Amino acid sequence: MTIENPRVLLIDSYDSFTFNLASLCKQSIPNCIIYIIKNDAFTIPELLPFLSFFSAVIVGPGPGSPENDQDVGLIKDLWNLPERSLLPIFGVCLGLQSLSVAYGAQLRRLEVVKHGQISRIQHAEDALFDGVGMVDAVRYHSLHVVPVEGGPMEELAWTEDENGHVVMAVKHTVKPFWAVQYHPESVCTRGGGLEVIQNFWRLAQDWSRKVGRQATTWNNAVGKAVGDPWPCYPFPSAQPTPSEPRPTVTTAVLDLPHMAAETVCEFFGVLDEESPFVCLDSAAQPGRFSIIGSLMQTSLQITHFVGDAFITLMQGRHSTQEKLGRRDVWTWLGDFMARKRACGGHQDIPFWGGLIGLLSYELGVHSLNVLLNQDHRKGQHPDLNLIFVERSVVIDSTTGRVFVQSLIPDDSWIADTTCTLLSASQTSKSIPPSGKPSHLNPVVRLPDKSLYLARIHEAKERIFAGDSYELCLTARTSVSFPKVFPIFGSTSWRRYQALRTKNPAPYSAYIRLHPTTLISSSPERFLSTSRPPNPVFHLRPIKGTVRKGPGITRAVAEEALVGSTKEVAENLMIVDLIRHDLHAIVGEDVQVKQFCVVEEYETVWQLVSVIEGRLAPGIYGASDPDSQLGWEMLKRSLPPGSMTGAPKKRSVEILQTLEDHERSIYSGVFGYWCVGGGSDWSVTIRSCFKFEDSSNSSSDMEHWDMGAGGAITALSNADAEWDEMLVKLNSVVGAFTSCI
Ligand SMILES: C=C(O[C@@H]1C=C(C(=O)O)C=C[C@H]1O)C(=O)O
Ligand SMILES: NC(=O)CC[C@H](N)C(=O)O
Repeated sequence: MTIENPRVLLIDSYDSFTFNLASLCKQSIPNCIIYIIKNDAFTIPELLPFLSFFSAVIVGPGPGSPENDQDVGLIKDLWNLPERSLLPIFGVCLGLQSLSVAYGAQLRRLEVVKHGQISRIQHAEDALFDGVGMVDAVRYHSLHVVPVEGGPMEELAWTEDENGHVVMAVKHTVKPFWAVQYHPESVCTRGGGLEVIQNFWRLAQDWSRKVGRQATTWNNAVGKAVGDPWPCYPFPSAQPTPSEPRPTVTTAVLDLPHMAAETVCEFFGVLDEESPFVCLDSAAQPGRFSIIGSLMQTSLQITHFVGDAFITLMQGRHSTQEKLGRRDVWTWLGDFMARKRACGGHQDIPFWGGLIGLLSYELGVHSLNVLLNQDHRKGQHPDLNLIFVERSVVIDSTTGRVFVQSLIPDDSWIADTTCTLLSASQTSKSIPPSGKPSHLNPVVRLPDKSLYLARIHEAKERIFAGDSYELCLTARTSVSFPKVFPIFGSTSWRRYQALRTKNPAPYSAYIRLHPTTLISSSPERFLSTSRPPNPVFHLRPIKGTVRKGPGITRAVAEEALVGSTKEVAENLMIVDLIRHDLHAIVGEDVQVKQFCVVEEYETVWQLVSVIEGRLAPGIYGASDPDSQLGWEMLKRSLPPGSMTGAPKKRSVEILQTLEDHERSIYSGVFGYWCVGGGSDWSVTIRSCFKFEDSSNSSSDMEHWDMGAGGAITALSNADAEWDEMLVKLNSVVGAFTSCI
């Protein structure tokens, strides 16, 4: 008889750290194979025939209430399985609440809600906590249960806090059901994670042995119904690796320590407002490389609107549409970049040529399968706007080297550009004059303060009800100026220079891709992927902001950020969310490289964490997933967790009801996808954008939009959140006018 690997069915109540739990199970249950289903994918009668194939079920956490059928789906019926279908079940948070309520417990709201906070847990040394000493566990809950006395649920662990006595673990005294209220899979849980799942597995095996239960031999029909095991990724149209040799990148390397990105931009025609232009500008640490495209009439611009069944391709004035057919836009992009793969670029730089541009927040919302709020949706401007860059200059601010490179064979442009840059560096070493804040009396339209405060209260109410742990609430501001004559040159470029001077940032950018112009001073990297083979996925979420000012030294900022339960909780929740996004694709190897470190920026101190994921070798079999997988990673992790809150899907749905505008470019991402296979995307914050369309071209005023906001948690103070929003806004608006 062959012994099969244990199969565990994990029930996902919509993206509440589910993949973190999957990873913890994988570490705790030797050789297990994990299948994940949504809680509404089946009804219990539909699921029953499949349960015998599994050794155990894990019921994950989730937003909402165990008393709301839509929140728990099939979970509520798991606790009354017919005797012949009974199997060991372990519940987490919503799972514990659902189990307890099924056996008569009262469900109550916590007086003091706990999200992303650590509590000391006491336990009764039951077998579930065998060998477990002290437990410091992360909690994510607004609700809690009070089991009925003398009922079948036995309390195994608890905590004492401002709420009094709160149940933290239970077991059914007869059936093989165990559950914890805290989150064993959180990165900051100590003591009650791995060990408790290991104990559950031991108890589950003991119970199965005792009752003579053995999982039925696997059968492919079950696999068809429940899907592939985690981690899985379909390659809908993975292209075979091209048989012809890949084109080679040609590069000239110059030693020009004083060459400024702005100088190169001006050589490449940034002042011609009519032409497209892209510059990803590392204007401050930890940014290192600045990437400037030298675009041509024939450069291919790719645009797409959410919901459209086609992609638009433009070369100069010539435009065509290509149907997506059965592909989605991400697969289309993956196929496109697979055809463009090149080799031989300089190994010291991350970009050799490729796509540069921006992706809207709504593109990410659509990828989450959340319906866009049609009342706000204008949909007039592309949600995806990228240009294929064949000629570029990369400046390495650390070594002072400048790389002039082209994807076009025998391109004389390299020699010409090298000469131009060399002579420019000899004649003038100075940076072109920076733009100054406008004296044209801009009109600034701030969000309505009382409405914003009311929205914060609504957000908190949703949090208290258990629907979200954290909501990144934002609002839109607009700035308008009288239009100036072209004689003053490109106004948007001068505005960018003013912003760069006022708020130099690691992920600054000037991107002009008709009809959108983005000027950015973003401090936040979203997702970078190193060049294959063995790509490393790297994310740097920011949560926690303190305004810089007299007396606000690093020590003061650290006290206000690292020393604050509220700020660390905000950051931790996003770290756990991003771990979940990464685990979804890469499988187990996700590490928090930096947790809650204070970093200094021009106008603010920020609390920053760093998370990295690596693909296990051969995880996706023999296919060459490089280009497809990178886009899939982007698709599955947008919108950036730091701009949504957690759990992501429910939080995005709530935010759609709390915000008055589509976010558009704000809260999306901008960056590049290199022909060498690497990519780097930043979060579009501390940025503003304008659209060159009928509304902007027909009036005498030039309009810029920008967004700003912050994480709302149960601990938020509405006035302080309003001030924090203004601090972020000022880092941008202050470049145009005196501060608001
Ligand atoms: C929402 C913004 O920033 C986000 C929210 C932050 C916070 O709540 O501290 C910090 C960085 C960003 O992830 C913004 O800049 O508009
Ligand atoms: N993390 C969870 O599963 C939360 C459960 C429930 N929504 C609560 O807030 O209490």
